[in-house]
Amino acid sequence: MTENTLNALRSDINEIDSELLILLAKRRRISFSVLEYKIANQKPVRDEHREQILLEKLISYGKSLGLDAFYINNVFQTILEDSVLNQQALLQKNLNPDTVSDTHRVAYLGGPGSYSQLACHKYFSRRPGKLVEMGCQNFEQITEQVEKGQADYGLLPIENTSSGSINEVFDLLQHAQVSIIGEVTHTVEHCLLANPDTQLKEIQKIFAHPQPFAQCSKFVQGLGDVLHETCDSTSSALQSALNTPNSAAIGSAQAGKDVGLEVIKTALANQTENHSRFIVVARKAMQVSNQIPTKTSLIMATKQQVGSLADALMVFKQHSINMVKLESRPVPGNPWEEVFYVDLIANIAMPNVQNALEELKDHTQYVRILGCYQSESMQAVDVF
Ligand SMILES: O=C(O)C(=O)C[C@]1(C(=O)O)C=C[C@@H](O)C=C1
Repeated sequence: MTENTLNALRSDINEIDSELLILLAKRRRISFSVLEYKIANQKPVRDEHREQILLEKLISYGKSLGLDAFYINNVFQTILEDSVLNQQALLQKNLNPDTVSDTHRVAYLGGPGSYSQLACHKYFSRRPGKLVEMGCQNFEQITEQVEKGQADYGLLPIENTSSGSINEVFDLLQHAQVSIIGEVTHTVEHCLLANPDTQLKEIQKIFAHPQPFAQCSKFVQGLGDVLHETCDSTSSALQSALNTPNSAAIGSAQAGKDVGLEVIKTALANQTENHSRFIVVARKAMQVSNQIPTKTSLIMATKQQVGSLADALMVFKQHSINMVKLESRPVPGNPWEEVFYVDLIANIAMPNVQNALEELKDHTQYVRILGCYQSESMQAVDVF
């Protein structure tokens, strides 16, 4: 085959890909129109039955075209997730016209190339508007910017599938005058990044934020006596690696490329599935539609009595509320006292949730609602 033929084939592929994009954009516009029907008829945004039928039909048609079922399923699950999350975000925007403006000033940890920036871009890609990014040096600065009204939103990492909960953020939420209004999950792919032409065996020092160090601990320990230096954020780790000979940083491949570092090793995390969940905070709470999956997060201090935690948790069960997270944290200045962070699949506007919260007062010293927000974790329908 000649190079001319190759170029002709590639140009055919380019054309097909552009047509696919035009069709995807058209599909999304139609999906927004379907939302209008759902708003008018008070129907849940997600219709899993419809998704099931759609996927089964597509898999069967795809087979007749020689395309395998897993491939079709993967492609269309991504399309459906995009459709559902975009409809939900638009519904939320319509419901909160005074809170959601067309400019989003967002405070997050680090700067260009940080995982927080990637999560921020993902969250706001479904919320059109002008994005004003405000890189911060620590988590306190993020909540402060929001409290003072200098930022509309703050983005805070709250947990990671490899390294667990981020205690610093839980502790900050005990006192910060902010409300959780959203969440976003980002897949983290840690790579070792170094100046061009650096070999792994030449690395004498690694720069990273404490979280990536924790998530890649097995890889880092395996390097023997290489020095480790913790940094305030992944962006500052990248800058340090850039300016230090025979060093490397842990970060995403894209972040490395943006600053001129090369990937010298991929897949560093202890677990192959490495996802981080971020919360989005704002000064004012948001109203959440009862047509979308919703989480409510709260802090509670139980009474210092036998069984009071068990009694408190029973309240959720009795009101058919699913609890998806429970974390305990010490109270600063009060040794051996604990507060509990709870995530519920619940909308605070629902009467059963209101009743449960009222009843919870009998078993607790105090309860504080941290926020009620759209849940973005979407379980794919199972077609196999
Ligand atoms: O058919 C609908 O009800 C839609 O909202 C469209 C759509 C889709 O994108 O195909 C999106 C969400 C639903 O869960 C099912 C299907």
